[in-house]
Amino acid sequence: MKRLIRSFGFAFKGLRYATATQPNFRIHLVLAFIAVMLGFALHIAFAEWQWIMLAIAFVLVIELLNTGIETLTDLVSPDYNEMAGRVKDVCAGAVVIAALFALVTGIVIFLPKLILLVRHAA
Ligand SMILES: Nc1ncnc2c1ncn2[C@@H]1O[C@H](COP(=O)(O)OP(=O)(O)OP(=O)(O)O)[C@@H](O)[C@H]1O
Repeated sequence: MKRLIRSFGFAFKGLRYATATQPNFRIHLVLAFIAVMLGFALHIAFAEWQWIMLAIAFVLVIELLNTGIETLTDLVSPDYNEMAGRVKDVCAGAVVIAALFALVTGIVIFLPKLILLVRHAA
């Protein structure tokens, strides 16, 4: 039990590090909060919540892995190195794919409801 609590402590240390040092991670957290608030406000269905939660977790996990690999790359190759650059570029590509997935998921779920809302208000 003590070991489990210790492991959670290390994990939270990692989350704190990512939040404190990575502006992109903070932006994703804010967008995730907005998506959850929109979900409540627009009364989305259970299956839609599952997609939103999947998209949020996917983006945050990829961003955390990107931060970890970036840190490891800086440790292994602090000087300019073409391969180090490639590693970071590929990881940045993964973040873009995850963010696009989340964007499309958000549009598919929220946009029709927002359009209906605007039409009703007009
Ligand atoms: N050691 C290196 N050798 C060669 N190119 C590098 C190196 N470090 C960074 N680069 C290049 O600079 C880009 C930006 O790297 P950097 O470490 O600044 O990431 P970042 O822009 O801060 O990423 P993030 O916004 O996710 O934190 C990389 O994608 C890569 O093309």
